[in-house]
Order: sequence, then structure tokens, then C-alpha cells
Amino acid sequence: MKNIKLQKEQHIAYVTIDRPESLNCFNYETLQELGDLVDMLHTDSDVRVVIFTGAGEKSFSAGADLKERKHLTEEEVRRNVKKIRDVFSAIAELPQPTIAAVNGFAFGGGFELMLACDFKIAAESALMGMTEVSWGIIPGAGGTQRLSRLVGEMKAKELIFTARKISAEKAFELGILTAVKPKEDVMTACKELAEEILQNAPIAVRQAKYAIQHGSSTDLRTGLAIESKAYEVTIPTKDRVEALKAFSEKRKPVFTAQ
Ligand SMILES: C/C(=C\C(=O)SCCNC(=O)CCNC(=O)[C@H](O)C(C)(C)COP(=O)(O)OP(=O)(O)OC[C@H]1O[C@@H](n2cnc3c(N)ncnc32)[C@H](O)[C@@H]1OP(=O)(O)O)CC(=O)O
Repeated sequence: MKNIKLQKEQHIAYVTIDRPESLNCFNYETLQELGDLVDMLHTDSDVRVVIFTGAGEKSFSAGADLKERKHLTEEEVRRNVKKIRDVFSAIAELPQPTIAAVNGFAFGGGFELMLACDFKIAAESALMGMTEVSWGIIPGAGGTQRLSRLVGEMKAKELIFTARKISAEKAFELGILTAVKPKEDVMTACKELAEEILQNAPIAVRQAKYAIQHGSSTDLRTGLAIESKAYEVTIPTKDRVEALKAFSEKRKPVFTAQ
């Protein structure tokens, strides 16, 4: 792939948007590559956590490629917006936990990519914001929906209507970020979080994500039914039996994802 890099190491997939000269913004080709890669990761049972980041020192992602956009027909704009929304939805629906390593700017679609991840760890120096209305458009990659669900309708309206650029510290205060770290420690912090997750039974982690993801947008009764179904999957697993055996033998369990 030309614009996206993948590295896999000990059950963690590192996905890097690799267009640092354009601050890792998304042209159509990059979205296609990212979409193909995410589809592949969805069914890769060896990958248990996915970390997304941007190449270079300055930027996680500066959002939609505004230079490309300038030359698109209205039909092509519709195509691009559908693509970015579909790709970020596919990221949100990955069965593995996902972490955004926000190494710098996260504007527009960059901010929306971050929102599609389960966890967001940003550099102290990172600036971010949903700037779309300043470009005569609106957040089209899930941002209007994911931000309001995360911080509430009123705060989301304030950030989106003003197109305000905020610091990582402010984003943390608002509950958008999981953690803020010195820039050089961002990837280590993401890796540590991934490793903490990897200590646990892989099928259980996936089922817990499934229950939260699918249950949280329903009423409580439906959510509890989804939780019950997700729990059911863990009952016949060897890992459940292993955890109980390890407890009685006073040792750490060895999970095999079975
Ligand atoms: C997803 C949807 C919509 C959107 O995402 S709308 C776009 C949202 N993005 C933004 O609002 C950020 C636009 N960029 C900037 O404001 C600035 O570049 C910056 C991030 C504040 C950084 O400024 P700085 O002065 O540090 O750097 P440069 O501006 O010189 O940038 C370096 C280089 O990168 C090019 N570039 C930056 N951002 C983009 C971009 N989004 N698209 C294309 N190119 C970008 C910039 O032009 C420079 O390149 P040169 O060749 O040197 O000119 C919804 C939907 O899909 O509709």
C-alpha cells in the first residue's frame, strides 16, 4: 500500500497513515487502502488490538484532502464522503479494541478517526477540532453522532458550530481523550494499554466489546439481552476453564484464545 503502513507485532497491529508531507490527510486512494486494510484486520484472529497513528512529527491526520476536494465533481464529493464514513464505521466496528495514538494535529476527519477508536491517547502538544463548518461542510465521517454521544449534545454543538481548535488538555477535560502524554511517550502509553488488554482472555475481551458496542445504543432490556448472548459465547471456552484452574493453582492463567 502506498499511503497506509501496517506492522504486526505480538498480537498488536500498528496502522500508520503515511502521507506526512500533507499532514496525513485523506484522499480517496488513502481511504480505499485504509478500508481494505480494516476489512482484512476484521477477520485476522491473530490481531487482538489495533493502534492507529499518523506518520511524521506533526500530525495524526489533517482530515479530508482539501487539495483533492477542490477538483472533485459533486458526485465525487458524495463518493468520498460515503467512503470516509463507511471506513470509519468499519473501524468503529472492528471486533478488536482500537487505540488512536494522536501524535499531533487531529482536524476534521482526523478528529473523526480518533472518535471511531475505543481509546484515544494524545500528545500534550496536539491540537484538535471538528473544523468542517469552517470549510462550508459538516463532519461527515460520523463526527456529529460520535462526538455528541461522547460529550453530550450541547458540548458537541459548541465544538462543531464554532469549529474551535482545542488543546489535548481541554479535550481530556471534556472526556474526549483517555490520556494525555508527552509526545515522545504517546506510543509507549498506547502499547502499555494494549499489553494490559492482552493479559486477558481474547474471546472475553471481544465479547465484552461486542456487548458494549451493540448494547449501548439500545434500551436497557435489549442491551441486557445482547450482554447475555455475548456472555454465552464465553461459557464453552477453554480460557474460562483455564482461568479458574490457574486461580486454584495460584498461578497466572495462560490463555490460548479457545
Ligand atoms: C472528513 C471531512 C471533512 C474534513 O476533514 S475538512 C478538513 C479538516 N482539516 C482542517 O481543517 C485542517 C486543514 N489544515 C490546516 O488548517 C493547516 O494545514 C494545519 C493543520 C493547521 C497545519 O498548519 P501548518 O502551517 O503547520 O502546516 P501547513 O498548512 O503548511 O501544512 C503542511 C502541508 O500539508 C498540507 N495540508 C494540510 N492539511 C491539509 C488538508 N486537509 N488537505 C490537503 N493538504 C493539507 C498543506 O497544504 C501543506 O502542503 P504544501 O504543499 O506545503 O502547501 C468530511 C468530508 O469528507 O467532507
